[in-house]
Amino acid sequence: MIEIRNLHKTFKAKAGPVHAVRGVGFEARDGEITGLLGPNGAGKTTTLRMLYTLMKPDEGDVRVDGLDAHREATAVRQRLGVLPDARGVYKRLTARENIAYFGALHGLDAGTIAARIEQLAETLVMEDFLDRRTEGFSQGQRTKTAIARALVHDPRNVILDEPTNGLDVMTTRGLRGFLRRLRDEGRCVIFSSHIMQEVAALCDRIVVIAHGEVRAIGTPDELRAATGLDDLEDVFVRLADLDQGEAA
Ligand SMILES: Nc1ncnc2c1ncn2[C@@H]1O[C@H](COP(=O)(O)OP(=O)(O)OP(=O)(O)O)[C@@H](O)[C@H]1O
Repeated sequence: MIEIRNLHKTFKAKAGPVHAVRGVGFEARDGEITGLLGPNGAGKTTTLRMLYTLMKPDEGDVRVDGLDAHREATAVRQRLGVLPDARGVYKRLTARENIAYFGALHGLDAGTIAARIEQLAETLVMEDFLDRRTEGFSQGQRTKTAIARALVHDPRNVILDEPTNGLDVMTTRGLRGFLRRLRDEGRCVIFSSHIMQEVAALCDRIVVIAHGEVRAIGTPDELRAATGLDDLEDVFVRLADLDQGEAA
């Protein structure tokens, strides 16, 4: 369970301050997939970075399973599996070694790590490239490696920044099935996307974010009812104040 309240983050830039996140708050429940949906530059990645303790908010707080993300950062990190926007796999290591290294950092023993890798590699269909160095990996292979690495310690809460970016149709379908399974196991799953159809296909609840603010929270049907629009892309365009051309 992840609760975030009144998060603010402003970056200093030469041209003036950028108010990336302005009072974002929502709750992501266990046993649900929560989608953070917003156009480019809306503040999704910045929100997620604060959520997984990489960045300190200027204001507001984050609680993970009731623990304060700032004061109890180590305990919170143990409860989180994170796919960051920069996948950052080590290119001199094989996929297996990348995953095992994170398992060791989490304090798992060798037997547990080996068993988890077998399980994750099967679920994510990684057997063909598991023992290759990641240098030269396709985007999908790198993403799968980073997802497996994020999940090696069997976290209760899973945060994925644009997980399907650059993945082909079959890999995306596989990943959706995988995220549903995590949800059905009672985990809290949050992922971000700028594609309404993507979020609608998978999420129990959608948090629409634009210009650093939450514009609406609800199921796809609730968002349709709130806007009086049928087409989900139109719903997104309306809620995020987009011109038609920016929606894709
Ligand atoms: N380190 C930083 N320094 C300055 N500005 C930043 C920094 N990180 C983010 N921003 C700005 O904050 C705003 C929100 O960025 P963020 O990456 O959170 O958006 P996003 O919703 O994830 O977008 P996208 O879908 O394009 O990835 C943008 O205007 C971005 O340029």
